[in-house]
Amino acid sequence: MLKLSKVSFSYDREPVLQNISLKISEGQNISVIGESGCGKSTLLKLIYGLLHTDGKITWKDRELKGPNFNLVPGEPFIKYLAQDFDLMLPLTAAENVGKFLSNFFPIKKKRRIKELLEVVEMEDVANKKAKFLSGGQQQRIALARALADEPEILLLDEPFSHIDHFRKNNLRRRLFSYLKEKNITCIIATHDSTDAMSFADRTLVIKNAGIYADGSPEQLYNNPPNQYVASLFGDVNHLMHKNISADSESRKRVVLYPHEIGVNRNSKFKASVKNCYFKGESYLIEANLNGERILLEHPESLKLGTKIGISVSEKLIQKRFT
Ligand SMILES: Nc1ncnc2c1ncn2[C@@H]1O[C@H](COP(=O)(O)OP(=O)(O)OP(=O)(O)O)[C@@H](O)[C@H]1O
Repeated sequence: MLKLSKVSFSYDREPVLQNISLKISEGQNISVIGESGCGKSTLLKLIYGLLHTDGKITWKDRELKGPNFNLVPGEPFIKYLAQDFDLMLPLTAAENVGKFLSNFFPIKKKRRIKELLEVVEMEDVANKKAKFLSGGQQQRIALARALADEPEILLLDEPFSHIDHFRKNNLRRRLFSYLKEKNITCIIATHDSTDAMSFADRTLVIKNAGIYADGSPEQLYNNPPNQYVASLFGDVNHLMHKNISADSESRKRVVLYPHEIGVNRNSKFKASVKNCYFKGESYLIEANLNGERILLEHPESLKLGTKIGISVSEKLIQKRFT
């Protein structure tokens, strides 16, 4: 178990994180989300031991003492992949992956490097110097290097930010099944809702220097406590009740995702189409509903100015008041 008790930190006067207490079980995959600058990277740096906190951090009941006690900051059983992936540019991809592996067992080392290059799908550039690799390729090599000396805890800061969409999905599937297989505890700071939803056992939302929400991705997505949390998963509406519900004069607001808003020509709630964006499987329609901006999904393209009737399930509305 990784345990944080009353962990606080400030770079200057304002606290970036304040009184964070949480427990993370071994082998769990945790995603940490929140708007830019909320303190996600700082949290990872505190756990790794790059920054000092007056609070307490323990792993398997052993206290991680931080930089004021360790001559070389960082713990050997934790690997931290920062946003700048810090490769040795004159070395090859394979040499970078094997950088922290012992030379005592060269055949074992070679096998391990090959295995990791396969996990990140980089076998074909094994002998290419890191300086000749693209940003996304360098990021994948840095990921393989972080896994090389099999860590107990892996801290990833935006680990797929430079990787194209096609590779990203494959890589994520491979990486997260590898981590589960090896029971590696992983904490990933991310802006990507797929990381937070598809691969995490648990999602932490950071806001106002604290843990603002904590739950399974399903819980947080289906029952977002407010518009802020919902917006971390993608586009979201925050509509006045009276604009979407018959017999309501209430100005209370309701959080709804675009795909939860239906179009029904018999509805008395009419919106006027302002924009229409192709999304592949559907179109995202931006419309004006009684002065409010509304986003909804529609199977077909709609002409600007078209009047559409809006319908939302009353049961859903009752769940989503904020
Ligand atoms: N070395 C530093 N010195 C001073 N302030 C810093 C330093 N590093 C970060 N900060 C500030 O601390 C706050 C939290 O930064 P942090 O990098 O942890 O946020 P983040 O949530 O990871 O952001 P992003 O999503 O943009 O990577 C920000 O306001 C940032 O400006």
